[in-house]
Formats: sequence, C-alpha cells, structure tokens
Amino acid sequence: MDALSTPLALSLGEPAGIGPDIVLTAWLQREERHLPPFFVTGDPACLIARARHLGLAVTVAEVAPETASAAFPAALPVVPTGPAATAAPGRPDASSGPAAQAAIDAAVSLVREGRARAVVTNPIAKSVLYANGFPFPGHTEYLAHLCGTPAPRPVMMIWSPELAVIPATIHVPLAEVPRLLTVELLVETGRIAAADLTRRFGLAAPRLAVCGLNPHAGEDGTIGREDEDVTRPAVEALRALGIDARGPLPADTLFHPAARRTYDVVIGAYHDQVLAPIKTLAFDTGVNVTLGLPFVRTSPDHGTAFDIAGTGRANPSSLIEALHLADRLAGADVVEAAA
Ligand SMILES: NC(=O)C1=CN([C@@H]2O[C@H](COP(=O)(O)OP(=O)(O)OC[C@H]3O[C@@H](n4cnc5c(N)ncnc54)[C@H](O)[C@@H]3O)[C@@H](O)[C@H]2O)C=CC1
Ligand SMILES: NCC(=O)COP(=O)(O)O
Repeated sequence: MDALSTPLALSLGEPAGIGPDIVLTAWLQREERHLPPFFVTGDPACLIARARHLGLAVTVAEVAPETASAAFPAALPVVPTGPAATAAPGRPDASSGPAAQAAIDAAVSLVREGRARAVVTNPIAKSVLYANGFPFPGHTEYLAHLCGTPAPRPVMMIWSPELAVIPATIHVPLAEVPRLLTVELLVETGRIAAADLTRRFGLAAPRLAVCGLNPHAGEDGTIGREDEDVTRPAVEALRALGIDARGPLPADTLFHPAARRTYDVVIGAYHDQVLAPIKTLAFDTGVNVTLGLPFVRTSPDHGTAFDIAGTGRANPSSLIEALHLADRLAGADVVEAAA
C-alpha cells in the first residue's frame, strides 16, 4: 500500500458520548465532504447498535488496517479492539473507560507500525477515565506517554482557519496556574509550536503572540508580577532562539479581526483564556492538534456531549475537519520523508 492511500486510524472515544454518532454521520458524508479513508478502532457492536438506534443505514465491516481503504467506499471499516462497549447513549458505564483506552492504544500502535497514517481521536470523558484509574489529564499527555521513554513534551493546539491557540497550562485548577506558568514551560511550548508550525503546517517563520496572565498583561507589574517576571523573559528567550514571538500581550484585545491578522498562533497562560475565544469563533470547525509528537494526532474540538448522544443532533463537522487536517499534516510527513 503506498503511503498516501494508507488510512487514518480513528479511535471510537467514549462509547456513551457522541463519538459513535459523528463517526457514522461523517462516514455517510464521505463523498460530498471528500473524506480520506479511515478506519475506526473500537468495538464494532457499539457502532452497529448506534446506527440502529439512530436509524442510519450504515454497513459496518470488520477489517484489518491493510484492507480498510478498499472497504471504505462501501462500508464503515472497523478494526475490532479491546473490551466490549456496553454503555447506552448518554450513560457511561464500567465498560466505557477500558473500551475508550483500548481504542486509543490500538490507533497509536497501528500508526507507529506504519499501518495507519495518523491518529484521529473521538472525545473521551476525562472523569470517566479518571474513575477507572487513568493517571493522565487527557489524550495529549497519554499520547506522549505512549511514545516511550523519554516521553516527548506534547503541546495542545486548537486550530481553525480563523484562529489557532495553545494553552501553556492545560487541565489544571486555575489556582495552580501562577505556580505552573514558568519561563521554561513557555519557552518549550513556543519552541515546539514554532518547529511544528514550520514542519507540519508549512509556515516559514511562524508568528507567536504570547498572552499575559493578568489583566492588561500586568500593567507594567502593577497588576501582578507574573507577566514581567515570567512571560516577558520567556518571550525574550524565544526571540533569542530566532523565533518571532511577541508579548506579554493583553488577552482581552488579542482576538478581534485586526489583531488576529498579526500572528499565526496565540499562546495563552491557561485553558479557558484561549479555548473560549476559538470555540466562540469556530466551534464547528476547530480541530485539536497535538504538537511535539513523532506522529500526527488530531481530534474534534468538542467533548462527549452526553446531553445529545444518540439523539441525531450531533454535528460531525469538527470531526470531518479533524480528518481533513490529519490527512494534510500526514501528507506533509510523506513529502518530507520522500525529499
Ligand atoms: N478531546 C477530548 O477528548 C475532549 C473531551 N472533553 C470531555 O467531554 C466531556 C463533556 O465536556 P463539556 O464541557 O460538556 O463539552 P462538550 O463539548 O461535550 O459539550 C458542550 C456543549 O456543546 C454541545 N456540543 C458538543 N459537541 C457538539 C456537536 N458535535 N454537535 C452539536 N452540539 C455539540 C453539547 O451538546 C453541549 O451542550 C467532559 O468529560 C470533557 O472531559 C471535552 C473536550 C475535548
Ligand atoms: N479542552 C480540550 C480537551 O479536553 C482535549 O484534551 P485531550 O484529551 O485532547 O488532551
């Protein structure tokens, strides 16, 4: 199989969430949305049951990765993995965590073996996995762990044509952000972002805008010291590395249209500072990309949406964009390898 016809591996995600719904509806739109071939890792019975529940005419085919691209036009290809997923829509059960984790493990293994081109993940419910003993904050950190020792440092970026953002700290309590926001964290985050925006996204000299933590980026240190003591030296260190970084910049004036034309990505101090703007501008098309990994991983920007799972109201657009972006970024890998 040549590299460009190798399929993408799509993990099923939380079985009780909207993952199964959007997989089915995305596959049904495969022709009009020009989807690259993909297969799902997970329990095929879960997808068959959800298709029946939603009244969708989808044939599910159990395949090996090598036959998935050929099967894709006529059936939704599934590489069966791990434990049965028995949860009903909207109601995660004891099978949810093990099934979701096994699907991620299989997708990553198949990509690392060269049997799939990139990992695309459906949403997991973090609290469900935590209750199951999962010791990682989310996919981002778990995927880095699966890369072996020493694990690469992963960077979360939410990307859309309108805006791209990176939260320097991710799933941590807000009260801990000032302690966790260090010069080292910001410099490493900026360095990895610049490298991957060049290597994978083709930007010759990515422009990084780094948000301050405090209102007005600390107003010269009079509203909190972090922006002068941490963010400014981090930006200076990035510039010394030849990276086009600016900051600390006040977050409140960084997201209007004219400001957005002045940078390629915003690095924020904490999750909601930068995810709220992008989910406001591009909820249906935003894609979560993990930078810093030896393989491509994308994901829809939304979560498990238990409130609408199994109702037919879940919009597959963000998943479709995640499949397209994974295809594009993995294509850049192939071009690089061939050069
Ligand atoms: N990549 C991942 O694995 C992610 C997982 N999550 C997890 O998802 C769970 C729920 O998180 P929430 O904060 O409630 O966010 P959410 O994105 O699941 O839902 C927020 C609101 O948006 C709606 N929504 C979400 N996706 C939609 C879609 N495709 N079509 C139509 N409406 C949609 C939901 O119905 C809900 O009203 C949490 O356990 C969280 O950890 C959240 C974000 C990403
Ligand atoms: N809010 C983004 C999110 O929860 C995605 O996390 P991850 O599972 O991709 O690490």
